Amino acid sequence: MNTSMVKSRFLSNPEDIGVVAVGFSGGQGKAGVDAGPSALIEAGLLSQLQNELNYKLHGDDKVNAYNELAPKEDPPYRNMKNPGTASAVTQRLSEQVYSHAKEGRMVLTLGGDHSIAIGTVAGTAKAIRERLGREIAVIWVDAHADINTPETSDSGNIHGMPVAFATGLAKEEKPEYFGWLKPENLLNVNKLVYIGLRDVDAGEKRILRENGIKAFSMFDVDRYGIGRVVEMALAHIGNDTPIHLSFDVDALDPMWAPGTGTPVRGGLTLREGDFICESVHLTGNLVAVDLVEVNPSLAVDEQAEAETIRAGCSLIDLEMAASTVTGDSYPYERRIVRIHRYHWPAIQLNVWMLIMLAASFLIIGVFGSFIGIQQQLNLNVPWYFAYYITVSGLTVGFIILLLWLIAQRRLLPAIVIIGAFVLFVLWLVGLIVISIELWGPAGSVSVNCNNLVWNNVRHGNNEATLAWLQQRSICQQWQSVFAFGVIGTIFLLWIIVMAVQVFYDDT
Ligand SMILES: NC(=[NH2+])NCCC[C@H](N)C(=O)O
Repeated sequence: MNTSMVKSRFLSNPEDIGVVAVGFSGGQGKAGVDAGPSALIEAGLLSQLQNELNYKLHGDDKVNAYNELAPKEDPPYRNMKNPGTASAVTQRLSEQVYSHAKEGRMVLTLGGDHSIAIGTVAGTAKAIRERLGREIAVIWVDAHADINTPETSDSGNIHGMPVAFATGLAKEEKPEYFGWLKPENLLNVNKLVYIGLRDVDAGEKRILRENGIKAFSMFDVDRYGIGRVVEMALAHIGNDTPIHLSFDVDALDPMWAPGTGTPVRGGLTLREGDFICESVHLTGNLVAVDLVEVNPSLAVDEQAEAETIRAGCSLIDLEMAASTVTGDSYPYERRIVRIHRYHWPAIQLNVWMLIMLAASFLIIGVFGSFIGIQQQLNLNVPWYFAYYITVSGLTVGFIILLLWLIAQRRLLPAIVIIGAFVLFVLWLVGLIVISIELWGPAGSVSVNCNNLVWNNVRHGNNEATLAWLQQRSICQQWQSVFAFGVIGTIFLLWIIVMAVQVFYDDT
């Protein structure tokens, strides 16, 4: 039993971690990031997981160099540097990650530059789709958005492009240049959220905006505090989604992690980075973690190098077991459920509202005029005229309420089900009453109509014909009230069914 007190929702073997160590640096120009995994392992990262946190580790204990995968010649393609090597390595990596994730264990990938996330996300996405029939979400913690397409990238470095390939925003047919990515490998852009951004290229900003991608920059961390930012990020993803966390160590301020290829000042404190990892761990939804861009050789001295490695180890430890002493599971859950989004079929909902409005107003109009006629004839007004007018008025009020809720983005199926059920009962009573009036022994409007109108047709320019025409119109109005009474009752049943479907649909 590992020491984490959090119950995992999506791992069938939560005691197990599949480890993949990726000594790859071809996604960018600086040597040394391929030595990241061995530095982390030598610092005791894996033995800590095994001995202190009691996880069972799987996978190779040596670092993969993938040298055998590099093509002899690897000229730039579509502006990408080392495209053939990066494609072959990430493809192989995706298979490794997939084979662990398919077993229902957590996958921990140590990089390597961030281009390797093309492989890790592809592997997790495919395995979770197959194993659970779900889409994964990715929390990308990074100073950079890494969402350049080959065409928008200034540097041509693939470590600035992994998100574009992982989401399918960058496409390529050729299998030797990432064409091996299939729909089952891809991440839905709606399930992507960034934390820590502070160095985003102009082309990337456009891509983020055009695709409505959720991003929390350092500005947001300052404005809201890390607690609220993580809360909002998790709420965006939703509580029922497996999470893949891709952590670029350059998200941390260079003060804490100087040993990285593209440091940007003004980053997360180590404590804020740790907090992200702990919070994600406490959701119980974590299925995979990448830790990338640890480049020991770029630290100015040994102390800076040790600092970076220690930061990396701290992040992973807290990812696998949060430091909370009480073991309280994540307190955000309740809020996340409240923010759950329902997907109503827009056309059906609009048709429903239009027809219900038509039915209600028709009944109000007809019975309103019947009341006028009764009064004119000095006859007393039967109660059910007023009853049906009231019920129709309530229905119009209900539809106005729905429109208001839609504008507020708060149209909850429960409200619709309860309201529609009450109205359904009222409409059904009205329908039964007018059916009795139409055909019942006491009222029998239909007998009168047959005798006075349908079997007694009058012609000619005289008062009797005028009276007959008036009679006929009353009979026709009765018929239309009955028809719309039936339609209204059936439509109320329909919207209850629709609301139940919306409630259970969680795509
Ligand atoms: N994973 C990283 N460190 N990425 C840095 C990317 C920098 C820059 N946006 C580029 O496209 O080249």
